[in-house]
Amino acid sequence: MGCTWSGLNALYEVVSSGQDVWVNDRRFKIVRQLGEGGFAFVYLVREQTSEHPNRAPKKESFVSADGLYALKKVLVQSDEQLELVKREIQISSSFNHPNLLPLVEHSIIAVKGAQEGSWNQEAYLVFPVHLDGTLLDNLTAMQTKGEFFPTITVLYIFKQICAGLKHMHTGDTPYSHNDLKPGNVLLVKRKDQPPQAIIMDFGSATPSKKQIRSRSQALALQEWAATHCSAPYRAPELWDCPSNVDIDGRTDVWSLGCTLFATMYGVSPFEYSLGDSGGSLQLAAMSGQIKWPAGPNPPYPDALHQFVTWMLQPQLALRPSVEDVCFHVDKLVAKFPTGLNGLRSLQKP
Ligand SMILES: Nc1ncnc2c1ncn2[C@@H]1O[C@H](COP(=O)(O)OP(=O)(O)OP(=O)(O)O)[C@@H](O)[C@H]1O
Repeated sequence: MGCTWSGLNALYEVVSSGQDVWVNDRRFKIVRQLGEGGFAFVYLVREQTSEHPNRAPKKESFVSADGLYALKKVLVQSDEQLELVKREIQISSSFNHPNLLPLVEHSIIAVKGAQEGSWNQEAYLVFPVHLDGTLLDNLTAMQTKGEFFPTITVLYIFKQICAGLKHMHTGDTPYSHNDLKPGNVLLVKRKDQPPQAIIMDFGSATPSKKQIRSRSQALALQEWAATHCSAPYRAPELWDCPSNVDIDGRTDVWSLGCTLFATMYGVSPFEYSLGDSGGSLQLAAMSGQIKWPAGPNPPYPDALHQFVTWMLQPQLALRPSVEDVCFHVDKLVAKFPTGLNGLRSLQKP
């Protein structure tokens, strides 16, 4: 934060025409759009350092070697949206972990609204950019070629997602991500190593612990989950919340189980079970029944299927914590061969 007022108006115009964006005292040139969400646009940008060639980077701040970053522009049209983006900023600024996407810079500015004399706000969030796509992008591309990750690669990717989530769940203030899914995990390809997995999009994250003590609190949580937690990855207690329950980070463990299934088979287990039947995702999730793809290809071991089933325990109280899951994934990683073939990321198992 800290732009001048006249600079801010100019900023809105320039972003719209796809050129330069100031975020505080840093100038970024938009290269192209990378993605789009409910109320956000994400752009690939290059920092223009000519104004501050010798400016020292903020302490501990990420500095891109090639000057490229991802700039997320969030449209803020209500007080609720303002609170949400402030929380996204606060939560993503609080992490320093290789499997969580750090926030590099941010500002929230006022812009002229569509109606005469009206004002809106926009938030600009700058992150390191990773151009190898999300886990979902990679799975989709592989599926079209009939390819699957080898077992050990599935486990290495999953181990990193668990490590990032454990960091969130066990900090001074434990946070839940609440929207963990393959579309919110960036993959960074590395030579002769499994890809690095980085969890992003903390726009739905909240403190993990929630005490629900009445029907109205339960309904409010369900309503919130309906807009913030993607349905195929949403835990049963967020579909049908009891009136007296302590919610914690294990709602994310449900999404972890779905994400492990998807890393093997390309979709969430409940999308897979329903197929084209048009059935209810809520009922499928609440039953906890999983159908496994038949046939020898891809031949994932039963141990991975059992691992998924363990995480997809419909009763929250019986579901493992992320620490339990990390412990188990380490045991599985030790069990499977780690030769070069196993470490290549994009190949048939
Ligand atoms: N740091 C990044 N590097 C590369 N691509 C990114 C980065 N951040 C976001 N993207 C791209 O932009 C898309 C949208 O980003 P993000 O999920 O943060 O926005 P969102 O509005 O919260 O989306 P959604 O409504 O789907 O949750 C991502 O799916 C991804 O393709």
